[in-house]
Amino acid sequence: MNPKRTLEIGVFTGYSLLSTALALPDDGLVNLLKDQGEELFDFAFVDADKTSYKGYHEQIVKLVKVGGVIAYDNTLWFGFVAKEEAEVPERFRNDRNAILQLNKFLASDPRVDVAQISVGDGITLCRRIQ
Ligand SMILES: C[S@@+](CC[C@H](N)C(=O)[O-])C[C@H]1O[C@@H](n2cnc3c(N)ncnc32)[C@H](O)[C@@H]1O
Repeated sequence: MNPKRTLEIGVFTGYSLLSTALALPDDGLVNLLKDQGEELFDFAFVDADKTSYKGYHEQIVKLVKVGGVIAYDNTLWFGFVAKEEAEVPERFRNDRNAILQLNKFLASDPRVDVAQISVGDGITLCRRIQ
């Protein structure tokens, strides 16, 4: 996909940001979320507050160009998305429920093709198709 313009939400140590930056050409850019006007991104990585992912999706899907990719981290949420809510420790429930809703929503979002990558804590790749 030869990305040049990328976006990250949830920077923290910058580890994932650096991984993205190292994959870019010399004239590539990694942006933090701010007013970007009409500019569109090739790639966005989201690793922030899980309860906001669905809200981020609504905004980011408009900021990523058709053919661009949005990656959501932690979409298996320690495997708790595959368990009944009662089996999930209380402190993980809010985020587990938010991720579960996000995953269901993305699976039926006609604007994106979705691939769930079962590495680490799960990464969902969404390629914008419209
Ligand atoms: C799991 S860490 C991200 C780790 C990062 N990808 C890395 O490689 O170091 C989550 C980050 O999301 C940030 N965060 C939490 N809520 C946020 C919000 N509402 N908006 C933006 N960032 C948020 C936290 O401050 C934290 O830096």
